[in-house]
Amino acid sequence: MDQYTVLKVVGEGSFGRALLVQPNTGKVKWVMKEIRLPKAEGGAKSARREAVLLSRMKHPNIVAFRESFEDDGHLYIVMEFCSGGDLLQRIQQQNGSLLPEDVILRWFSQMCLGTKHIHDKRVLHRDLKSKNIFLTDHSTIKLGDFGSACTLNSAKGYAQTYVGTPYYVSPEIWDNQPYNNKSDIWSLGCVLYELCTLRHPFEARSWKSLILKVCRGSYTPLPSHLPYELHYLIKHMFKTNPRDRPSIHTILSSHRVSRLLHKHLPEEELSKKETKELTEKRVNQWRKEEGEKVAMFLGQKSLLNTTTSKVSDTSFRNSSENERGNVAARKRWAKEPSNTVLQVFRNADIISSGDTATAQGSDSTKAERFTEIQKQERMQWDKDPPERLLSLLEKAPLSKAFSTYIIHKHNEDTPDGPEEVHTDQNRLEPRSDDEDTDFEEDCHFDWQAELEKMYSKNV
Ligand SMILES: Nc1ncnc2c1ncn2[C@@H]1O[C@H](COP(=O)(O)OP(=O)(O)OP(=O)(O)O)[C@@H](O)[C@H]1O
Repeated sequence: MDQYTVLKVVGEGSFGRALLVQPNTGKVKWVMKEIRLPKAEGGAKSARREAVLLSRMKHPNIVAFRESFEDDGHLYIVMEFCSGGDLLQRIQQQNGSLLPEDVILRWFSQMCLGTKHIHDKRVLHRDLKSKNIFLTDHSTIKLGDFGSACTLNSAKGYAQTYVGTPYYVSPEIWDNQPYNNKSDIWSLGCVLYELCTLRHPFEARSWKSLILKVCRGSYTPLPSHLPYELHYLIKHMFKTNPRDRPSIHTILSSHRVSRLLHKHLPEEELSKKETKELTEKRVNQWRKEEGEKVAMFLGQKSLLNTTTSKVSDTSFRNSSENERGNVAARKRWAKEPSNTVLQVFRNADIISSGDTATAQGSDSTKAERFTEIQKQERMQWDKDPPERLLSLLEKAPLSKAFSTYIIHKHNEDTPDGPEEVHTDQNRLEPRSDDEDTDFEEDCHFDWQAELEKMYSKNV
C-alpha cells in the first residue's frame, strides 16, 4: 500500500472503494479496488477470486491487471484506470439522444472480443452489465468487475454461489437452472439493447412483472432506423432457450451481424482472428489421433504430384524462380478419395458442440439433464414465478434489481484460505463452438432454496 499515492476516490461499491492511485515510481495512474475481506468464508473467497481471474485475462478489451495484495483485512486489486467511466454513466450522459449506429457497433464488437477471450478461457463473467463495462479516454471498451466470474472445474465450494443483477439475468437463472455461457450472451444482449435505445429491455414496475417479461423474452422492438442485422441479433440473444442463443464465437464469425461487426473491429484483431479461425476450423473437425491417421495416410498415398491447373501460363511465366518451384511442388487431390480415406473418415469422431456431453466425456446424467432442460425451455414460460421467491424478493425494492446479488451456500466443511482456481485443460481443447450451450457451471447450486433458508432463519 505504501508504494502508491492515493489521488482520489473514484467511487464506492458494496464491498469497498475504488481509488485512483499512482505508484511512487511511475506516472501512470491506476485504479486500486479496496475490498473489505468478509469474515464469512464464502465472501472472502469470492473477493480473492476476482483478483485471480482478472490476472488471467490479457486482452485489449478487458481491464488490465497490475497486481493484488492483502493488508489489514483488505484485499487490494490494482488495475487499469478507465478514464472514460462506465457505460451506464455514458448512456445517461446522452440525455435521451440516441447513439450513432457506428458507435454502437464499434463498442459492441469490442465487447464481443472481450467476452470471447473470457469464454475461450472457459470462464463465465456472470455479471455483464453496462455498469461493469468501461471506456478509456480513447473510447475503447474494457470489460471489468470479475467479482462474480467463475471458472469451470473450480473447487466445489467456490461454485456454490448465485450471482447476478436481476435486470440482466436470463430466464434459465430464474428457472433455477445452471449458469452457462449463453447466460452471459443474454446479459450482453441487454447491454446492446441499452446502447441502441438508452433504455433497459425489460423495464417493469414489480418483481413479478420483471421476471415474467424476462422469462417470456418480451421486449419493445429496437427503433426501426437501426439495421435489420441488429434487430435479428437482439431477437436471437433474447431467445428464452439458451441453446437457441448464439455463442460469442457465432456472433463474431457466422451470424448475420458478423459482417457488420467486422467493419468495426480493429484491423489487427481482424487478421489475427481470421487466421486463428481458419486454423481452428481445420483443427476442430477431427480428434487428434484420427487427424494424425488421416495426415499420415494422405502424406503417403492419396496426393498426386502435379502442377495446379488454376495457374495460367502467363502468370506462371512472370513468376519468380522460387514461386515456380513452389507451384510445381504443389499437390492436388486425386479425383475420388480412395476407400481407405473414406474408411478413416467414417471412423473419425466429429466433435460438435451439438454433442457436448459426448465430446467432453461427461456422464449420462449430465446429458439427461441437458435434454430435460431443453424440454422445459422449449415451452413458453406460462407459469407464474414461484410464490415463495416473489415473497422473498418483494422485501427488496425493485430499484435494487440493478445491483449485483450474491448468495453463498453456507458450507462449514470448506476451510477458508487463498483460492486456487483450476482450469480443466480438456475443456480448452479447440472444438466447434456452434449454436449450443457449450459450458455451464460444474456444480449447480440451488440459490432459491438457500434464499429460503436465509429467510426462514430471519423470521
Ligand atoms: N478500472 C476502473 N476504471 C475507472 N473506474 C472504475 C474502475 N473500476 C471501478 N470503477 C468505478 O469505481 C466505482 C466503484 O466500483 P466497484 O467495482 O468497486 O463497485 P460497483 O461496481 O459500483 O459496485 P459493486 O461492487 O457493488 O458491484 C464505480 O463507479 C466504477 O465505475
